[in-house]
Amino acid sequence: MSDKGILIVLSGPSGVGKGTVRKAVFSRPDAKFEYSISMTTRKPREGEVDGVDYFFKSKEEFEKLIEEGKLLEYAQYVGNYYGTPVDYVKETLEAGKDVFLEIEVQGAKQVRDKFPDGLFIFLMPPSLDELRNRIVGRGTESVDLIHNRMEAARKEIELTSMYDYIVVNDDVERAVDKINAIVQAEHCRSERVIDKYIEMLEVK
Ligand SMILES: Nc1nc2c(ncn2[C@@H]2O[C@H](COP(=O)(O)OP(=O)(O)O)[C@@H](O)[C@H]2O)c(=O)[nH]1
Ligand SMILES: Nc1ncnc2c1ncn2[C@@H]1O[C@H](COP(=O)(O)OP(=O)(O)O)[C@@H](O)[C@H]1O
Repeated sequence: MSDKGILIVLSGPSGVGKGTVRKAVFSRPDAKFEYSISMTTRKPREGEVDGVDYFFKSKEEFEKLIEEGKLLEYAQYVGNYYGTPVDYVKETLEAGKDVFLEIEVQGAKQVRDKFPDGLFIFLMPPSLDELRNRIVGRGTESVDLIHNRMEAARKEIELTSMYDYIVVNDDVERAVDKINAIVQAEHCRSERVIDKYIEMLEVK
């Protein structure tokens, strides 16, 4: 059996429910993944805690992390930087634990290049109308920005071929069930491949 963890990347268009589904994944008592806390230059929202929700950084601090190669990936999103700390991810995978990233699509593309063996899951809205309803319902975006988000989402949905799985986020708990089933199947698959390899060596 492989002793390395699996890198799970959950991505998808803005407003599809990535944050909501990720929180639901980790609120299950049997959640077995380690969540990689991202770095961001966005200001903390009410109730957010540094080192729990994000590591909150200044623009200068973040740019230094980029220069020093401390980020596995990073992207700019609505005027702020977001990025994944590379050391945490590598050390946790080496320790045999699965790491869960919830990131936007530009970042997911960068991770695919560096970790082609990762498990890439695209969260899909049930429809574009429902996506618009969710973005409007969240109430964080102006009318202009909503239009931009919808245009961006349309393009992102066309680029799903780099993902291993597409999960439709119709119902949050159902999406969590599907993600858990995908990860479990991935563990069985890698075990089967390794068992087959050992079998082959033993026959020789
Ligand atoms: N590329 C990248 N995106 C991230 C990272 N952390 C969070 N994000 C994404 O950044 C976007 C904005 O997150 P946030 O400011 O918390 O607002 P939200 O829209 O309420 O989730 C979401 O799409 C997250 O998935 C990261 O480390 N890297
Ligand atoms: N399955 C779902 N059904 C209905 N509403 C949802 C569902 N998943 C998320 N939402 C809602 O959609 C909005 C956007 O979700 P959010 O998690 O902020 O998206 P993202 O992190 O992808 O930008 C939120 O108001 C959230 O409550």
